[in-house]
Parts: sequence; C-alpha cells; structure tokens
Amino acid sequence: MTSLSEAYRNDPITDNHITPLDFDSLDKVPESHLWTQPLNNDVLDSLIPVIDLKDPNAVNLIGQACETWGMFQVINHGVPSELVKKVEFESRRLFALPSDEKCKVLRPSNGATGYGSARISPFFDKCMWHEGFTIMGGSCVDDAKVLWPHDYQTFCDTMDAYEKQMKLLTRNLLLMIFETLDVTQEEINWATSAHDSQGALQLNSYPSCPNPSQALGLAPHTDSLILTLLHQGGVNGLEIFVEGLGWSQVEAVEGAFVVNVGDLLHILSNAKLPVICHRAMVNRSKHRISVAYFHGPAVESRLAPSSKFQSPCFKSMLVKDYLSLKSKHFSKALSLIRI
Ligand SMILES: C=C1C[C@]23C[C@@]1(O)CC[C@H]2[C@@]12CCC[C@@](C)(C(=O)O1)[C@H]2[C@@H]3C(=O)O
Ligand SMILES: O=C(O)CCC(=O)C(=O)O
Ligand SMILES: [Fe+2]
Repeated sequence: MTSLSEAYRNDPITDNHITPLDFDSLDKVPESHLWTQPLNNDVLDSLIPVIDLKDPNAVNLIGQACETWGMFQVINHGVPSELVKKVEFESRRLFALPSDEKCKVLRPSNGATGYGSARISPFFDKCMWHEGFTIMGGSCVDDAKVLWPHDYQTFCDTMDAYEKQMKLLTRNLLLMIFETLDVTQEEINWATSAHDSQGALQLNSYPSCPNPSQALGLAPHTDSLILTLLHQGGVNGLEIFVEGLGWSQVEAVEGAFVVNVGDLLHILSNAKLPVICHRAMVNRSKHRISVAYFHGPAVESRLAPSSKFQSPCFKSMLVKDYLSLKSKHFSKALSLIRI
C-alpha cells in the first residue's frame, strides 16, 4: 500500500528554494527574501474561539466553529504540557545546528521528509523566512542518526510520543466534529481509522527578523489533509484571511492547539466546513517555533463529498490524485475539482 511519503515522490519539487540561509547573521532582509507587498497592515484581533474540551457544550461549540471558520483552538485537551515543551526543546536543538549539518538531511526534490523550505515555496517568487523539518512514516530515526550519531534517541522518542498523542487527540476531535456533521459511518471510519490513516509532523522555525514587515514566515495556503493540529509555542505569528475583513491574528494561547479543517475534510463536508487560508508572520526579537501535525486518510482511498449530500459539489477521486493535483496547482486545486 502506498504511504503518504511515497505519494509525494511522484511529484518532485523542481525549484525548491532550498538554499539554506544563515538567518542569524543577517542585519537586513536580503533581496531573495524581501516581499514587496505590504504585509502587516491593520491585523484584526483574534476571531477564532478557544474551546475547553471539558466544557459540556464542547461538541456544539466545535461544530459551530468548524462551520463558521474551519478553525478553533482547544485547551484541556489532555496532551501533557511537559511533552509539548520537550518537542519544542528538541526542535530548537535541531534548528540550532549549523547549516551544513542540517543539509545532511535535506529533503530530496522527490521526497517528503527531512530539512528544507516549505513544499509550497516554488509557487512564490520570494523565499520565506522559514526552515522546516518534516517527519513521516518512521523517517525520524534515519535523519536523527545522521544529525546526532550518538545522541538521536531523545529526539526520536520525543517526536514518537508526540505523534501518538496527536493521533489520539485528532481522532477524538474528528469524532466530535462528526457528531455535528451528517456523514455515514463508513466515511467516519475512513477519516478516523487508526490503521490506515497517515500523518506527518512538521517542525517550523521562524528565526527573528531584522525587518518583519518585509519578510513572510509562511506564505498564504490551506492545509491539504483532513485536520491539522498546531502548537504555536506561545509566540504570535499565525494569521487567517477573512473575506471582507482581511488578515486576523490567531492568538498564541498558552497550552492550546489550533485545529483547522484541511482540504480533504472540506471536500467530505461538500464545502459545508470552510477551509481557511492562513500564513505565518515573523518577529523582530523572538525565534518562533511551531509544530504542526497533519492527519490524513489512506492515500489509495477514494475521496468524495459525503453520500449524504444530494448534490455533490466536488468530483470523486483518489486521495493521492488530489495530493498530486495540489502539488502541481497549489491554491487552484480545489476549484479544479469543483463540479
Ligand atoms: C503532509 C504534509 C502536509 C504539508 C505537506 C506534507 O507533506 C508535509 C508538510 C506540510 C506542509 C507544512 C507547511 C505548509 C504546507 C502547505 C507545506 O508546504 O508543507 C503543508 C503541506 C500541506 O498541507 O499541503
Ligand atoms: O507556524 C504557523 O503558525 C503556521 C504553520 C502552518 O500553517 C503549517 O505548518 O501548515
Ligand atoms: Fe498550514
């Protein structure tokens, strides 16, 4: 059976902007990273609700937030805060390595895992103020052994434990979402299966930047899979685009995860749940780390709006074919499969 990382192998990234920059040595934003359009004009305060999972009304609140925004934050989610701190510590340890060390685990152009720029980089003229490290399907040990031949176990154990927690929380959140979204049991199984599901951990690093109004951490995008859980590390940076209003900050709430609907859940819900366009901004004084967990279904499985909808507004296709379309057409992928 094809795995998520194998699915990405068929769509090599041609120009992947992986020319590592020694961000810390720069006192101005170089031409390669200089975004000319105004980036931080009048950002709105947070609109996204923070939902306490212990609230007896949590299911309804989650349902409402998903329908309105395709995004919410969760607290009292049961993921130990010590584990989250360890993940952040290990991520900082990785990104603090010298460039030539990190480049030993550079994501190959036809690969999905390792160190490098975001997959969406080739769609933009300018580079992002960002470095990433992607882990999926057991890639962690191989890469960590290269980075720390005698001291890789802590990194791997931490990431493995975190991924397990993310899987559990994602499943619980999806089950809550499906309590308010009318889909079949088979479709719930497709989205939540513990055996067939595929996940990826993305460690994001946004070094402090001499002129944050000229640089962009992560360019506007929607996440491709079913659901994303993001730890913002206590430093603001995530923004969402709200039609008619503009960019709005998603406040970094201590101990919370930002949860957002991905393209595949948007399709399953026949566009009833919106998929929100978001970006990451950078900061003058703080080196921001965020950690995203992406949850997806089996890549060989079929994707379509729930059969409960009389008039499906998206074509049916294999998950791997949708991911391939997204790799080639990025933000146009959803409109290309619209009926
Ligand atoms: C499973 C995945 C989702 C992701 C592509 C990836 O293979 C691993 C990295 C993820 C990420 C993180 C930054 C933003 C994003 C759009 C990107 O370029 O790489 C997402 C991808 C996605 O959701 O499509
Ligand atoms: O770092 C952030 O706030 C956003 C990260 C993100 O959007 C992603 O990893 O897909
Ligand atoms: Fe994202």
